[in-house]
Amino acid sequence: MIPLMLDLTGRRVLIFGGGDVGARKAAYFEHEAEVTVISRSFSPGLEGLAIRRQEADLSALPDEALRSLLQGVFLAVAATPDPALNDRIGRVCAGTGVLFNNAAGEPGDVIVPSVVRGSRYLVAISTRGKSPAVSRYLRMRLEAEYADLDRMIDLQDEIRSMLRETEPVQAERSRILWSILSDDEVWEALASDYGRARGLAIERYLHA
Ligand SMILES: C[C@@]1(CC(=O)O)c2cc3[nH]c(cc4nc(cc5[nH]c(cc(n2)[C@H]1CCC(=O)O)[C@@](C)(CC(=O)O)[C@@H]5CCC(=O)O)C(CC(=O)O)=C4CCC(=O)O)c(CCC(=O)O)c3CC(=O)O
Ligand SMILES: NC(=O)C1=CN([C@@H]2O[C@H](COP(=O)(O)OP(=O)(O)OC[C@H]3O[C@@H](n4cnc5c(N)ncnc54)[C@H](O)[C@@H]3O)[C@@H](O)[C@H]2O)C=CC1
Repeated sequence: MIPLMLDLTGRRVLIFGGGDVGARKAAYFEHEAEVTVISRSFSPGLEGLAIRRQEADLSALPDEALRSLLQGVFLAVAATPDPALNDRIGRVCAGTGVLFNNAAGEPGDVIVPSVVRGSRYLVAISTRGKSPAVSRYLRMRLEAEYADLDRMIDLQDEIRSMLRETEPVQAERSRILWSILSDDEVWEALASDYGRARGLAIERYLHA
């Protein structure tokens, strides 16, 4: 599998099964995509989400009916507790070229990762389906360990621009940026005072 960052603005995502797992997937996609959840019943987790609901018993629907539901859909998620039904939805998706994520059953061609998100970065984590708990664990570790990553990105961005004006040798620009990244005191200062971290970085590495 290959990780990609997708822009799903305006794309349609169809989620089969509106239980707790379907609701979590719906919450994941609704920031960007046009999400519809089709299910026999709907979990309280779906309340307040900007999604469309469609009530149906999927076991009663032949493949042909599933195919027509999937028209114009970019990505489908099967989140019913019935792996045979989920796998059948997957086969119809494969036949119609719709990307498919399976919450229970034969793996589809898409995995929903754990995501560490800042305003300046995105990290997606997967264990290739082997241990979602480890993905979650790693996400929580990264969130705790790199709480100031957004500020470090701002600082690197600022120093990079300065260096382009003042330092003609690329290898030297790179060395300086790495020195700042490796400086524990700069990280410490970033946690409380961006200006102080910036001052420290400039004093130590630009005026040296
Ligand atoms: C393959 C995958 C398919 C997919 O959904 O894309 C999948 C499959 C399955 N997960 C199951 C269980 C759990 N999943 C979670 C949580 C998350 N699961 C997510 C993704 C994925 N789950 C994909 C692989 C990701 C990867 O590659 O690592 C996350 C990352 C994203 C999200 O769903 O939003 C989100 C964490 C978000 C976060 O907090 O960061 C917890 C909660 C916990 O750990 O506390 C449990 C209970 C503990 C456990 O069983 O591990 C079971 C049922 C097994 C059973 O019935 O026993 C299956 C089905 C199976 O394995 O067959
Ligand atoms: N991929 C993941 O991240 C995870 C997957 N799972 C697995 O996902 C599956 C779903 O879990 P939950 O959401 O907790 O189950 P749930 O029982 O809370 O919800 C299932 C939903 O599917 C609907 N449904 C079931 N059969 C249907 C049918 N024939 N037609 C229409 N709707 C139907 C139900 O009405 C319900 O809304 C389970 O098999 C579970 O083991 C569990 C945890 C995490």
